[in-house]
Parts: sequence; C-alpha cells; structure tokens
Amino acid sequence: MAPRVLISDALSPAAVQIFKDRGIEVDFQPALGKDKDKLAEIIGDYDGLAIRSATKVTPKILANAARLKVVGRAGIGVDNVDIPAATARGVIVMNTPFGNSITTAEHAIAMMFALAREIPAADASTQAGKWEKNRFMGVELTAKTLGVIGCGNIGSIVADRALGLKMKVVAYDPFLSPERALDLGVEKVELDELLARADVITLHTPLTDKTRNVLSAEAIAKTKKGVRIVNCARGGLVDEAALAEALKSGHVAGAAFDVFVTEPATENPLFGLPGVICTPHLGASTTEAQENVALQVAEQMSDYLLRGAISNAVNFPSITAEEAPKLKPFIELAEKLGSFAGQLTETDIKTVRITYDGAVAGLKIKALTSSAVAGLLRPALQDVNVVSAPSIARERGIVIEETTREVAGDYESLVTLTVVTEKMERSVSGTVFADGRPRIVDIKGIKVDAEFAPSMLYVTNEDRPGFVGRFASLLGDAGLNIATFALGRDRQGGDAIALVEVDGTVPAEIIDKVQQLPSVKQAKPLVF
Ligand SMILES: NC(=O)C1=CN([C@@H]2O[C@H](COP(=O)(O)OP(=O)(O)OC[C@H]3O[C@@H](n4cnc5c(N)ncnc54)[C@H](O)[C@@H]3O)[C@@H](O)[C@H]2O)C=CC1
Ligand SMILES: O=C(O)CCC(=O)C(=O)O
Repeated sequence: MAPRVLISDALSPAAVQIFKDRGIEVDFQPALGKDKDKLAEIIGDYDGLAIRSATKVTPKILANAARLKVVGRAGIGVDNVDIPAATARGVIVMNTPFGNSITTAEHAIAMMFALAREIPAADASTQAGKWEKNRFMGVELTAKTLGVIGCGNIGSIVADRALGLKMKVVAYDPFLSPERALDLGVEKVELDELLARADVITLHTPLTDKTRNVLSAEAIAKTKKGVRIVNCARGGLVDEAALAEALKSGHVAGAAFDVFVTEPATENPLFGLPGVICTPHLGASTTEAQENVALQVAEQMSDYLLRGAISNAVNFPSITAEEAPKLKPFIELAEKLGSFAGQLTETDIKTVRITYDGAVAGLKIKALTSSAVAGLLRPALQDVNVVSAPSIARERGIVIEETTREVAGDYESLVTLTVVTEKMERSVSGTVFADGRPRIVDIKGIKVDAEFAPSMLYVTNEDRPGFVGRFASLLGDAGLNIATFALGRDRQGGDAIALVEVDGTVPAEIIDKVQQLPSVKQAKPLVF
C-alpha cells in the first residue's frame, strides 16, 4: 500500500506534486492545522504529516496517530511539535534548516531599514494626505554597530548583509568559534558588551530555556539610549512588557517584531506604541523560500517513507539514501540480537553494551544501536521503535555503551550485544553473510551458527549424550517439525546450547517437558 501524507498547513503546492511523483498519496488541507479536533480525528489514516507553523503536533494528536512515521516541518523552528512526545511514539521529526534562511535574513534587514527611516508610519501619513516632511527624521545605518544575538545560519547572513552596508557587526553567540567569527568578519563579544555597543540589535537564536527573555528588563536597561531592536526569530526572546516600558520612556527608539510570545498576535503590549513595526510572522514568506522548503520537506519525507533515508531529523541521526540499503541488514541484525537478549532477560537491565567490529564499525552505528535497544525493550514494552528506544531506555535508567573496532576478527563484521543486569551479564553476537541474512554466531561465548526464524526454541544443557535424541523425539511426538537445528558447546562435557527452528508455535506444556529432560538447564521459546 502506498504511504499516505497529510499536508495540514499552507505549504507551496509544489510539495503536492513531489509526493505524487514519488508515488505517495497526498491530501492537501492547508487550513486543517487550525482545526485541532478535526486533525486529531483524521491523523490516524496517515504515515506522514507535512506542516508549517499553524499545526500544533501535541501529545493528543500523536496519541491518535497510530500509523504516523514522520512529521516534516517546511521551515526551521520545530517548537510547534512536541519532540519528546513524537520521539516516545517513534515518529521522526524533520525540518528544512536552510531553505528559508536568506529570506528571513532579508526580512530582518528590511525591518532594520523600516525602523531607521520609519517607513511604515511615513507611508501611512503620506497616503493619508498629510505630507509630514518634517515629522520623519531617520538615522543612517552606515558605520553604525549592529549587535547580532545568535550567529547561526540566519544571524550570519544578516551579519554579511550588514557588513555590505558598511555597518560594524558585533555578535554574541556562545557557540560561535573565534575562527568562524573571523571568517564572517564579525567581532565576537559577550552579551553585556553587545548591549552597551549596539545601535541596532537583531535576534537570531532559537527559543530555549537559556534564550527566553535574553532581552529582559535588566538587559534592555544596559542598552544604548536610542537603540533599535529587531526580532525575526521567536517570540519570547524579548520581554515584551519590559520593551513596551522602554519604548514609552524613550530609552528604546524603535522595535520591529515579526514574532510574538502569543501567536497569532491579535493583542500585544507593543501594539500601537511609537516606533513599533510589526509583521505577522512573515520572515519566511517569500515565493522562493516557500518553494525551497516545500520541495525539500516533500523530498525528505518521501525518501524516509519509501527508502528509509533520514535527513535533517531533529530526533534521529541522518541516513543517506546510499547508506540505507547498506544499513538495512545490520539494522535487522541489531534489532534481532536485541530481541534475542530481551526475550531471555527477565530482570531489570542496567547496561547495554554494543560492540561493532570490522566493516560494520564504519556504518551509522547510532541507528544500529537504536535498533538493538528497540529489539531489547520490545518484549517488555510493545510500543517501542527505533526512534523512541534510546529515550525510553534513558527514562528507565538503562546505560547504553557503544564501542567500535575497525579490525575484523573471524567475520568481516561482527555485532556483539551485552546485557548487564543486577544478577548476570549475557552476550550475544551476530553477523550478516553475503546473502544479506543476519545470523547469530555466538551466545555467551559459545559458538553457534543459526539464522533467526519466526519460531525458535533456545535450550541450554549439560553436554551429555542422549539430549538431542530425547529432545527430537519429544517434539516429534508432539507433532512439531524441526526445521533447523544449531548446536554449540564451550567444551566436551561442558555447557551446550541448542537453537532450534520449529514450524509453528511450541505449546507451553512442551516447553515444560523440554525443561524437565535430563541435563537441560533452561528452555525458552523465542519469536522473531
Ligand atoms: N520569522 C520567521 O519566519 C523565521 C524564524 N526563524 C527562526 O530564526 C531562528 C534562527 O534560525 P537559524 O539561524 O536557522 O538557527 P541556527 O540554529 O542556525 O542558529 C541559531 C544560533 O543561535 C545560537 N545560540 C543558541 N543558544 C544561544 C544563546 N543562549 N545565546 C546566544 N546564541 C545562542 C546558536 O549557537 C546558533 O548559532 C530560529 O528561532 C528559527 O526558528 C527561522 C526561519 C523563519
Ligand atoms: O513557516 C513559516 O512561515 C514560519 C517559518 C519559521 O518560523 C521557521 O522556519 O522557523
């Protein structure tokens, strides 16, 4: 069945065509994002949800989204998506981190000019027939200092454009390296210095606990008298009430805001104040940017739904379309090794150690580790997948350790999963042969060679004559056909293991009878 995608915001129709061309069924309902009840009602029918900022992907929406595999944000900020809730439900969340950066930077520059020359007020006055030539006295931007708070993709484009305007640019961004600052031609400074020196301040950080109210009343008080402030990033970076006071007192000469604490902003402390210019979150609204992000999100979502390739996911490592087929058999191996260990582990898991030896060490092991942990947790928690597994494991206090060793041993690639509980430590290793099928090759240090099969029996016993005959007769008498039989032992007369593929399910009373056979220590049914 072809995957189905719902577009619930006003994306460029270019996205619809991409989905169709890629063989994906698509429903374009651009107003649905505003109707959360209707969205909750129908989301269960879709594998993908493509959004801008109007759709709120809440835990309630996700709870109804049984089929949903991916949310694609045609844009940058994913603050309208509950990422932990999506991750916990195994839904990939991806954005398009660059498609609208230039457009948004241009909006910030436009806002800066609009502030410097009071263009909106002058326009309104002129069109009202007032011709107030003496009312509007602007400021020149050349040689003024622009303070950029957050010098990432958009902040650095703004800095570049401002340098082109012959402004001096100072930047506050704890993650901006001195080399990058030098490359950009900006002066990296601490926040207080930026506040003291800037004639215009522009914000370009995400909204986080650290950046909320970065321009607080206290910070605004440290700015130069007559400063102008531009916010085209996120509402909440500036304390709106404090800014309103500073505008009224004349300390701040102007503020141009595209984003607000509450959106849609129909009321706001800044509205109507002198020197305030507002736009309704238009930063990304150009034909070019909207085509870019719509095309990109549709391609990314299609690649994931059809080929398992992941790019720009905020809750999972990237996997390219070239890597996906190479990873696939190892993802299956890791998941099955995890499942094997999970089905045998009855007590609380403390640590999961995964070692990648040989060629597999060069692959995207994060995805493999997530698969192994998903397989491990699934016997206990049905509702876990490769996306949600690491966060669920963390919540349960399970420590995940990964080791890579490029030197191969007996196998070109070997994956070893070790589970540590309070009572024991158990390792299981597997590989993928040239046929692409995963195999289990070592259990607790005992060599075996078995493929994973839908129904298996795992038996540990003392290595004594008679076990295999008695075991086979017991299953035969119960009408159970043995499909494959793999044996291993640590030494003659020592510990032995049997991994047996059976046609059909083994009833519980037969497991009990196997358990009672002489020399058997443990008998456990396994399903893969
Ligand atoms: N108005 C609009 O329509 C649009 C708004 N945006 C928003 O613009 C903002 C910036 O986007 P990008 O440049 O693409 O993001 P980015 O991730 O490339 O850059 C953000 C920068 O903020 C810096 N940063 C993080 N914490 C900081 C802190 N505590 N203090 C100072 N700097 C800090 C980071 O180091 C990074 O360099 C985001 O909030 C995004 O959602 C993006 C597109 C359109
Ligand atoms: O889609 C939009 O119009 C908003 C863009 C935005 O805020 C973002 O990409 O972070």
